[in-house]
Amino acid sequence: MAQINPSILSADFARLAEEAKAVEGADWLHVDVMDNHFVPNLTLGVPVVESLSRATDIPLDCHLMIEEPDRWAPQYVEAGAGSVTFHAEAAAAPVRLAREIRAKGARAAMALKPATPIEPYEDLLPELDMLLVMTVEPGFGGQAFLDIMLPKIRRTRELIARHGLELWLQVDGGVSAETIERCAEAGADVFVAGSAVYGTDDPAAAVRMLRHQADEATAAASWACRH
Ligand SMILES: O=C(CO)[C@H](O)[C@H](O)COP(=O)(O)O
Ligand SMILES: [Co+2]
Repeated sequence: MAQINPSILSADFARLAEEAKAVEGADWLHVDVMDNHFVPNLTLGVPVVESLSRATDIPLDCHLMIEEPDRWAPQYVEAGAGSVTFHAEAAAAPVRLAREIRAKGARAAMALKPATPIEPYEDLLPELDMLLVMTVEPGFGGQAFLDIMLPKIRRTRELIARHGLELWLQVDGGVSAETIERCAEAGADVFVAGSAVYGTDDPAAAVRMLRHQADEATAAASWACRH
């Protein structure tokens, strides 16, 4: 079944515990950590993740858009994150970092900005639990989905299948009722949605609707039949 991870970037930061409750039934809560260096925006850090992990039963999927993830990512695991994603463009030693995240008890994931190809990282895939293909330029919520990323999603799914891996393939940025089916058909199975969930009157219903759409599209997709 498709996993839907609402992004709290589009939530009210003064009411994060309530905003987490508003998406009960979501698979993970996506937490965008930005440092105003790797991306031109600033959000939250370790103490907020620590408090949020105590305030909700939904596991936290921390997307680190920061420099020096080798230094910071382990602290997010200690703060209670169930999954920690570092960017390929920022990590100094991605294999060592992925192993450290896993050794500390979280799922290890790596993200690719739109201009970063997947091919140079093929050998790294067995070290990861999830690969994130960004479908907008990281930094801000509410941007338009980049259709041009669909071939990269397809190629990544092919590589995962070729290596016989159980790796999850996440998409993040502009995922909505209009775009989620295209992502699922291309091979994504974990979907981050910020504005398409928190920008509605009923965020929990939006999660259910997006999951239904993704499941239908996956069932019709050739990559899932071969899986
Ligand atoms: O990582 C991100 C931005 O860098 C966010 O997770 C993403 O943009 C979610 O917001 P939306 O669904 O509104 O695009
Ligand atoms: Co994100």
